[in-house]
Amino acid sequence: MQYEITAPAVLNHTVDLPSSKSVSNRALIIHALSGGGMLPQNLSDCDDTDVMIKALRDMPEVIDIKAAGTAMRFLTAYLAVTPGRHTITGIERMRHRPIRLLVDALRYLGAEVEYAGEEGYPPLRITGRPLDGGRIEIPGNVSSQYISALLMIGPVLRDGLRLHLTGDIISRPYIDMTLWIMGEFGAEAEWTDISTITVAPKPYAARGYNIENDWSAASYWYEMVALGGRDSEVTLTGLMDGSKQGDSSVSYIFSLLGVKTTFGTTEEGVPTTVRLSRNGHCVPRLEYDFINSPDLAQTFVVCCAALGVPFRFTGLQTLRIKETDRIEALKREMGKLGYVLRDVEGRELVWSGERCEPLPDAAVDTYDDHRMALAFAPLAMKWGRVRINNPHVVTKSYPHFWNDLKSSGFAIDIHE
Ligand SMILES: O=C(O)C1=C[C@@H](OP(=O)(O)O)[C@@H](O)[C@H](O)C1
Ligand SMILES: C=C(OP(=O)(O)O)C(=O)O
Repeated sequence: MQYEITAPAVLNHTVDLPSSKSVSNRALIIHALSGGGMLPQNLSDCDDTDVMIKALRDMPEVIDIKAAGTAMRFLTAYLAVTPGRHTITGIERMRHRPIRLLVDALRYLGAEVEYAGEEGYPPLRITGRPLDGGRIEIPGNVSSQYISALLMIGPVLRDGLRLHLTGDIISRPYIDMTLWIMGEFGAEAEWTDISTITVAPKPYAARGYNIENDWSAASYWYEMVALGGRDSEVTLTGLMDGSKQGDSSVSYIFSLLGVKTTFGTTEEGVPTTVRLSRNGHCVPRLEYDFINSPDLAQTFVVCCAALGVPFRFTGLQTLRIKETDRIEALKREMGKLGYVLRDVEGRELVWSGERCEPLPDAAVDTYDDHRMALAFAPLAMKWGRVRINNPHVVTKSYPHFWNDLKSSGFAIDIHE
């Protein structure tokens, strides 16, 4: 299926963003480890959270987490400390997303985890039991999700956990967000030196928890405002100033590309809305390190090229093991649209301003990656129209994205 998206002349709308899947999936694991009570509020309705809710509610013998990296990694640790035998699996791509470092760490703690297919990759067979915990090492440069997974089981380990991270630390704000949410549920977990996190063996306290909306999803609306006319304005709901989500850095980066962020306040004085408008300034060239916010890379690659802003983006080394190889996907699709990107050893993407002949009537392929559809659709604001193949991929994190576009005045023609 293909969507042909036509943009409105002026964008001026209020958008109710989806809830954060990263926060939702952490709150669900911690809620389960705290012994239940009231479910977290404002859970995301996306696929990645849906699989987590169902797994924790039903605990079937075979748990299929589809394409959700967080669910695969967080549930692996959860199942290792929860009595019962389960196989955890996912879609074909998930069978190629590495998990060895997490499995090694759990085995070191005494967990029973076996590979049901290829060594180093899902599916896994896990027999859960109480574990002692103690001190372990894990490289910090592959996926922060392994670290978050281990941290979240820390409070239920008999001796707690001292986690020593070796090498560079990537996606660090996600680790800090894990520690923050654990703290909200009464855990004592903190950095005790530059590369060590200590978690006390103190049980979680059951409590209600309200989940913030998704700053990564906000990035696509920032992009639309950046690419739209001078009068473009969007209000986004459910976002906090001082958010613990690392992707809230989107507001700073877009200030360099002409978008102003104004936080609004509800009657109760709680800041929950963000108004995006044009600030009239745009840098002539952008250099940025995405090591802390890998999920924003696609947004800025597409947006900068469309604005004619040459860029050098570093810290992209984890993009190859996400929903697709995002480095290759970006190079190929941007090439179809007439932009020649170069990668440097799979860690950087550079656009010097070089153009090539665009394919006539090019349609953007999405590679089973929600962020390909989400990041390329805003191009309609610049060109009037854009075509996206397999548009349903957005359900991984933002199921009502196309409806939100329609409510904002976009037209969507469906081609089978
Ligand atoms: O912990 C999380 O919620 C996430 C961590 C990041 O993954 P890596 O740590 O693998 O970079 C990010 O890309 C992913 O979308 C969500
Ligand atoms: C990488 C992502 O998700 P995950 O790793 O949780 O599948 C993402 O949402 O961009």
